Amino acid sequence: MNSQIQIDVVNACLLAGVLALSINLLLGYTRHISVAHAAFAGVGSYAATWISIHQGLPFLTCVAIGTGLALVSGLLVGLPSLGLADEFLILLTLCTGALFTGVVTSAPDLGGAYGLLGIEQVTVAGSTLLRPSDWLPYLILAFGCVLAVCWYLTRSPYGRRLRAVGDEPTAASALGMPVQLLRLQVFALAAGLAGFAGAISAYYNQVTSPAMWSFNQTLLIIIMVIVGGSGTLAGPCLGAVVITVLPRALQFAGMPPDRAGIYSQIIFAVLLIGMILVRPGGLIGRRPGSRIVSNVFAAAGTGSGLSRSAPRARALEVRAEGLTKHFGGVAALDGVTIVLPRQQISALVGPNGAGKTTLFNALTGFLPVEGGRVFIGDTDVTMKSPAYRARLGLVRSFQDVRSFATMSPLDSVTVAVPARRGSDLTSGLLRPRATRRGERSSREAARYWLEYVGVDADDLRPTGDLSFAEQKLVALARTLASGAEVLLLDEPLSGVDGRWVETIMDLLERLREDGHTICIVEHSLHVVSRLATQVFFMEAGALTATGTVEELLGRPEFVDSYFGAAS
Ligand SMILES: Nc1ncnc2c1ncn2[C@@H]1O[C@H](COP(=O)(O)OP(=O)(O)OP(=O)(O)O)[C@@H](O)[C@H]1O
Repeated sequence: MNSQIQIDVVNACLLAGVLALSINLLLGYTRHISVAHAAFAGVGSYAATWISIHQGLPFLTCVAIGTGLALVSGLLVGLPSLGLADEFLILLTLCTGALFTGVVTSAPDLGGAYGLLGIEQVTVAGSTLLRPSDWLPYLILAFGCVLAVCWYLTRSPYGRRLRAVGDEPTAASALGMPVQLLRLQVFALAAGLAGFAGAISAYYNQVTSPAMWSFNQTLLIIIMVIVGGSGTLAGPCLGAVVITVLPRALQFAGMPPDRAGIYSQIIFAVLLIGMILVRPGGLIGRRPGSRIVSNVFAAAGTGSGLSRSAPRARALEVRAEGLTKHFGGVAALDGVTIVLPRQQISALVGPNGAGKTTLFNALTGFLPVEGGRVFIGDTDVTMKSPAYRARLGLVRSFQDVRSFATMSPLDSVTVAVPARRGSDLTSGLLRPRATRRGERSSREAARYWLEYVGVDADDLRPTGDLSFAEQKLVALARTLASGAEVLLLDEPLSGVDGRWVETIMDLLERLREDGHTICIVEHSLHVVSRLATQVFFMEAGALTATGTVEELLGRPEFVDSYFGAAS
């Protein structure tokens, strides 16, 4: 076989690798999907080609403009997609891809279905890049640059936040992370990197056409990531090689190109279904029980967290006035007014459907209310997001724990430490020393809180592999690491096996002694009477009684009505 043909295959793998790495930022990290990825590459490709032909600008300028336009397109599509459910995001990006194909096929200036030819040849140091072997070092360089960007993004404190958003967006938001902003940044960045690959590909192939950037191409890029293993760097690269080489290998084996194309499609489909069923993590994906490598800035951040002194929480007041919320005809909150007793443990109890979780959701901003106001200290936060309220010190936990399942306990807690230098998109690159310092103190804080709750900070298993009780403790540690002063804990003991119950109750008492304000939703009379100094009874969306445990336990009708069998 001609060596130029072999090198051409290598070059195609490198370009496909860039596309796979870029969409992997979405699929593997923030875990949202775009089926317009090839269209973003097409924007870069068409833009670079058109500018080169009509303006005669040099190669690097055209590539930069193509990349920039793809990035802006990503922003434009990403903005309206914020907060959309996955199925609508798929529909939106599907329409974006169809729109792109429609526009480039119908615009007379863009060459119709045949595409655009005539882009200038690239000349480097006086010699023109004509053969695949001429291109090889530059494509390796381009691939290396994108790999370095993705490596930095995914191994930095910023990348850890992306992983948290991908694992559990609601929990990330409850801890104060700007989930939608992070998603938008990554969506635009992935589109920009795709545009970069598209622009270079136009120069390399000397053509760009609608077929090169169709929905089928997006599907192939997604298959590369799923087959190789999303959420890793090696996985998408391996997937790119497999998917690029296979159809060419069939041709080299003597199969006519049209039949090789059809057989490849069948093989890809079988491969995709097989991987999803048998090895959903991909060829190089994380296996259950595997240990996690921490991020690149973490080396300087080891050591005991216990060198810190126990932080004393402020006596932050949280109060709500006249909260109302209806679901259809059901009044889930019916004019609830409540002041959480400061630096005490209070309990919210009541029968199923009384409105306890709804009240937690309303206080923390996960549910917009129809009436009433919520205050943290003197600040009216009624219209503020959960992340904003978390940054003021009000954080909730969830009944179903919502772990950052793919991250180690230490990373799960470190990511919750309020943003320090290096946790935004660029500062890890521009200010690596400050990032390392920020990382060191974040990790010390995380170690402190893990030791506080009694979880081994050096356990490198993914949090999702820990026992349920340990996951609850890690969730508590991350809540504390976020700087929470007021903790709303939704059934902190539910699902926890007996031997952990006392441990968690001791821990909650210790937190109260350290000045935290805690409100728990709890069904167990034993737990409430041991922990709570004040009990709020809820029924049908209203607070019907408030008092100390002793006062209310002295009234048998409450014991019967609210604790019933649970007691
Ligand atoms: N998203 C929703 N859509 C429709 N109805 C809802 C929704 N969330 C809560 N409700 C209804 O609002 C009422 C209060 O529910 P909520 O979950 O707050 O009660 P709860 O006291 O926390 O119950 P439990 O102890 O079972 O968790 C119930 O009637 C419930 O069915």
